[in-house]
Amino acid sequence: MITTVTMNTSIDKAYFMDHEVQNGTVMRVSRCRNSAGGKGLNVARAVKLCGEKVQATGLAGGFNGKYLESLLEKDEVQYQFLHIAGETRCCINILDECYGSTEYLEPGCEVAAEEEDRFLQRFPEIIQKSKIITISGSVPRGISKNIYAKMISKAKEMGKKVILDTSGELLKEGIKAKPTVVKPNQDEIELLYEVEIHTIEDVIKYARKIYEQGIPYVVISLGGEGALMVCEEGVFQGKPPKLEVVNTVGCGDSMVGGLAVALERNYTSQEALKFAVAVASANALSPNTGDFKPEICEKILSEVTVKRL
Ligand SMILES: Nc1ncnc2c1ncn2[C@@H]1O[C@H](COP(=O)(O)OP(=O)(O)O)[C@@H](O)[C@H]1O
Ligand SMILES: O=P(O)(O)OC[C@H]1O[C@](O)(COP(=O)(O)O)[C@@H](O)[C@@H]1O
Repeated sequence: MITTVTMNTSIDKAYFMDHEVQNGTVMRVSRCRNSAGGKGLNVARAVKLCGEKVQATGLAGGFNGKYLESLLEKDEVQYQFLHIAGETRCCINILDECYGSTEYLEPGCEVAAEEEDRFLQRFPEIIQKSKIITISGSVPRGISKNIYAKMISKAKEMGKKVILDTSGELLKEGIKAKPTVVKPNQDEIELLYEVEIHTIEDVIKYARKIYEQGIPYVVISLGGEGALMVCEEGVFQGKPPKLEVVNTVGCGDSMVGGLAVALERNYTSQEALKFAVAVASANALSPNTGDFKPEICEKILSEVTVKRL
């Protein structure tokens, strides 16, 4: 089984606009779709669509927390959240023809130190039956910046494999605990090393730096260019075919889902990269996050190329 951790859960609202967005005016939304969000819940849906057993954990609170759980029930994703006093946030993704996708992400509610401690105490029991743990996204206010490092250490001590997908201080601290996989995108490595990245050689250079800190698989996602993997066998790039994308929100999360499934199935590193690129790119063809048509994913999988760099 795969457990996905989402500390900053969210009701994700996708606003589909028929007209071009004009700032400073009243805009009527043509269609709205709510989904259980926060990166780890997109990961959970992608894993489920791949056909593997998954459970979601993290923090949920208030009316939005209850709504979130009801959305997960519709998605048939099992969950075990710690219920907190604060309210689960909302995140808005505005989709229009002119700008594509514009996201407004709320920071999340304040969480008490005692609630963080309670989650960490329950964590070993929650992940007990899982082989793979994914940890994704931001944390709400009040949560310690080394919480992911603590979870990674505990999960590794219990013999689990861990995939970390986060940014900034949480990523920096998390890397110190040596998760099995990290999946930053280009912006996230720029932030981590305070540099600007212009070439694939730059990407390789910084991915290697992370690898040298004891991370067995470093996967850098590169949008339409696919993803780069640095691992013991070398450096590889997985490239998807050219696609008419519909909504790229949740592509990184779907990639984490694909990587988790690949670890669960003991794929080789090149097979894992190919599979993860296919799942992520299939998500770009769906209007929904952490969603794809399995037959489309199969077709993309046959067209993904993996080459050694
Ligand atoms: N325009 C696109 N065309 C095809 N695949 C895409 C596109 N954008 C994203 N993807 C797929 O999703 C993966 C993750 O996307 P990326 O945007 O890098 O992640 P993140 O959401 O973390 O920023 C890519 O490696 C690729 O497989
Ligand atoms: O947990 P974070 O980092 O604040 O991000 C939350 C939001 O990011 C999203 O996963 C989208 O992120 P991506 O576009 O990077 O895949 C939303 O679904 C979600 O609610």
